[in-house]
Amino acid sequence: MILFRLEKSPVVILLLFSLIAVPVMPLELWLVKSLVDHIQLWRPSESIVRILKAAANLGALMFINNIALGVPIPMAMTRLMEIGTHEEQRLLMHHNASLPLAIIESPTAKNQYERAAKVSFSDIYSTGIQLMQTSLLSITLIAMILLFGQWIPALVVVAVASLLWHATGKSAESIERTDRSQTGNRRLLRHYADLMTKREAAKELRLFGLQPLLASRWVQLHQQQSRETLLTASKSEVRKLGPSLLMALLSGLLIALLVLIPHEPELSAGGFSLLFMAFTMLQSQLTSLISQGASMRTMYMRWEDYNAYMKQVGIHDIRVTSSESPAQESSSLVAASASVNELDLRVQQLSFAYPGSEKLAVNDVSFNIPSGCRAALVGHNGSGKSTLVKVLTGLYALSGGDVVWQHSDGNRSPRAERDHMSAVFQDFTKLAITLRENVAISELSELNNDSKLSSTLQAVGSNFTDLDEQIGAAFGGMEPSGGEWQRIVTARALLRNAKFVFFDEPTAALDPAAEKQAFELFLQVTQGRSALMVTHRLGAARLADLILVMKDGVLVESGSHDELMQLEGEYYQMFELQASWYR
Ligand SMILES: Nc1ncnc2c1ncn2[C@@H]1O[C@H](COP(=O)(O)OP(=O)(O)OP(=O)(O)O)[C@@H](O)[C@H]1O
Repeated sequence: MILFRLEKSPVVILLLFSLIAVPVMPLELWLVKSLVDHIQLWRPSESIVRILKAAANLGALMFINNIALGVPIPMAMTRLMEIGTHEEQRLLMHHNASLPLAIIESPTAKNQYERAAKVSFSDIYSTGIQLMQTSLLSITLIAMILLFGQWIPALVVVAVASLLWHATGKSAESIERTDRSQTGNRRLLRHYADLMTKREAAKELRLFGLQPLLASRWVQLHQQQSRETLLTASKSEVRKLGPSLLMALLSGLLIALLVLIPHEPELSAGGFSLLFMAFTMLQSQLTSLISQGASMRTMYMRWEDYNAYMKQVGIHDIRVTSSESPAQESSSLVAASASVNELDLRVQQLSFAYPGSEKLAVNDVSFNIPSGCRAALVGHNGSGKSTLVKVLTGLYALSGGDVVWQHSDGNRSPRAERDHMSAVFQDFTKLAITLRENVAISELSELNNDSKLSSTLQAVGSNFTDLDEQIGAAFGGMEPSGGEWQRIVTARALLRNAKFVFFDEPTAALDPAAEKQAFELFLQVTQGRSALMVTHRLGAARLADLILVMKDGVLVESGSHDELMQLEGEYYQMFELQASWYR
């Protein structure tokens, strides 16, 4: 029990006070009966003390019900809602962080996340408690009614309530099924709304006058959703109509039934009041029971979706395929003259396909990057370069083959430990925090090491000096340009003293002079480390020790610039094409 594990008292208080509240209502009925009987039998010559006593008892019970029980229950529910919401979000975020990137990116997982986020632990618990309380109360009321021999009306009420329970439950399920089927479109609606309201899309939206088009799509989709919801809701209401009408009719009929059915012995006025109130309360309790049951069915469907999402295999549970275990390692793989800090990357027949796609984005790729080698990864758009980097950094689980990180001490692992690598991604994260934090997030132990932070920023050519400057115009800070951002994130990657550095097109937003400088810097700052740099600028790639050429997910060529030029293959053609721009 998740909530109980988090905080016991509100869970116990809600259960305890809800149970205590069960006998209060029947007791109240009994006291009303006794009060009415006393009033009926009272003669002006008698003292009214007995009537006053009965009234006082009733008043005391009402006080207990409203104050003593009325306060702790809502307080406990409020607390449960707070801790429940916090825990739901924490668990979802934690699980999301452990999922392979390829799963998070898939639309199915996005829909599942959306559904999972609808679950409410506190609602499930409090509705369960209410359901239990209402059931117990209804049973007690039925028992009281049976005590007066009124089994026929009791049977009628229960039978009609069962019909309504069934119809309402089915309606709740079909409404929730519609909601579930609309999840993807709801995300799309939000996407349209984001495009129309967020800064990122504002430039093109205004320039190309896209607002009316998006607005009309949003309206159409919204209307379609509303129509579907309305249709399901009306079908549900029609389904409930018969039992609901019967239930409503019963209210009137009950009085007639109570009067008409012969009573043995004769009913007192108090007895009649008790029976009448018991029936009215039973009806209202059964109505609550029905709606609580329907809510419970809705919650159960959300709970199923939540579990389906949480059961997805996290990245730490994925077995990375490995053709050889460390024990079987061939001694030839151990670098003979490797120093303790060295780390070789060996990629063997690596394949990767995005979930739901038959096509391999990376297809049977093999290469080695020995320790200290700075390699460039080149190829046309969509050839699989970024995907390969994401697989090598462990963000995507590979579909086939092997990635082996070979340490100089002979240890091999199918995944480099986080500390061993660093990366600058194409779509790096711009954080609205201080410059200092933006750089130091890769190595938090250096957060207050001003000289190291400043020298790293300087090393990548950044002109920013105020480490405590807030970044991000949206929060009142300064807004670095594209190239300035790239320097910040390059500094971020280099601050970590990693043995292997990945650069996925980090110079794309730099001007030509800055790009040359950045690449020279890249070679300089990665000295003694291994690196893989994705680039479209072949003038930069030629400076690398090794060039890997990708085409349609396949590694088609590899070697030094001179070797590849001599081959006169893919690289040669790309290089000649780029060189012709400058001739
Ligand atoms: N999240 C994704 N889901 C499905 N397919 C994807 C995804 N990301 C990329 N792809 C596909 O995988 C293939 C390789 O894409 P990738 O981004 O790795 O190419 P790239 O060589 O880095 O391209 P570019 O030079 O344009 O950055 C492309 O066909 C692309 O459409």
